Amino acid sequence: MAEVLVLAELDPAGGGVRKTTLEALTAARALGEPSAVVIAAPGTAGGVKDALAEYGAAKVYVAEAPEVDEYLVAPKAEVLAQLVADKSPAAVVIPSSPEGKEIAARLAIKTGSGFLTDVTEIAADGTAMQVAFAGQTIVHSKVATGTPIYTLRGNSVTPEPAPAAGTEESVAVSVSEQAKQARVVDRVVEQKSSRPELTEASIVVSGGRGVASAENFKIIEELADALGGAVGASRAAVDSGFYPHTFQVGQTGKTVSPQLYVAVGISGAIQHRAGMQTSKTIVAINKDPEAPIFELADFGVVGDLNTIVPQATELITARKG
Ligand SMILES: Cc1cc2nc3c(=O)[nH]c(=O)nc-3n(C[C@H](O)[C@H](O)[C@H](O)COP(=O)(O)OP(=O)(O)OC[C@H]3O[C@@H](n4cnc5c(N)ncnc54)[C@H](O)[C@@H]3O)c2cc1C
Repeated sequence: MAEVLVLAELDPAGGGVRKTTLEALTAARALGEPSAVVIAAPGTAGGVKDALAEYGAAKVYVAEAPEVDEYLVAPKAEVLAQLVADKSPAAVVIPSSPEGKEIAARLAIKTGSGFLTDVTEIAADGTAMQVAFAGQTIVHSKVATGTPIYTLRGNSVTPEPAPAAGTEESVAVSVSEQAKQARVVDRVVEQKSSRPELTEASIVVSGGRGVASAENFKIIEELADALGGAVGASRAAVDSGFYPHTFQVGQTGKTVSPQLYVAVGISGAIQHRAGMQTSKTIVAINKDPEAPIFELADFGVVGDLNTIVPQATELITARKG
């Protein structure tokens, strides 16, 4: 069976393999037999190998060296390019994070290959699906040159276990001086709330301008906590100072695709839809029955969010109890 390389994305805070990697391993199985690639500081692979094998990695290539951790992405792209040259895989699948996309772009140049970013589906014949123009257009494309390289958008594939051997193979790392031009001088781990990461959460509750104030965003947080979800915000809410920009969902914010998206006091502008319309189930709470978000919603509640949201939180909490 054709070998497909999957670059493992690891939690920088030491939390192991990110869910995006498990999604990439699952998607890669459509193309052939996945081999995970761990490019990290010495001593990293031991802690993540089992999770990679559980999600289908027949092999785990381990490229551990201080240089790949001490510099920005260039050394990782070099190591991956060496591996592509050695193994001639059928394809390379990389999670679509900012780092993943930069590695993919560098890899495409080094290997003279075509690459497709932010794909949401990969078919067995290599055709990939992308969502373009704020969700108005679905594009199907196929790489025609070199080794197809894909970056997979988070949450577009449900990770499914498929236990495989996970046979470890060491890769000799040699990094050129040219790749060592941007050194990492410090790493600060972001303070995390107990809520799941927005782009990985299976439930997201987002508030818009209708929430009316930063203080009132606590009702959005309480509903998210009752559901075990993450909090998001529209750009109008962010621009009004109700919630930090890192939580903005939409064209100029984050793209989410959870199982459940609850839009509270959000009108449903096209730029907001661009970041959430692939959510599996969409619930909208809005006092305006004509709000465009209702065109997209699977379930809608027309009314004042200040009444509905606390009631929903109370009922959900009571049912859980
Ligand atoms: C280039 C560009 C990029 C953009 N990128 C983004 C982006 O990434 N993300 C994004 O979200 N937007 C983005 N926008 C902005 C976008 O066009 C909208 O302006 C924005 O999404 C509106 O946010 P909103 O729905 O919260 O506010 P509004 O459009 O003002 O809607 C507020 C809604 O709340 C409802 N409401 C008010 N009070 C209550 C109440 N008490 N109870 C229930 N409902 C109530 C109203 O009926 C209304 O529907 C972008 C715009 C541009 C031009």
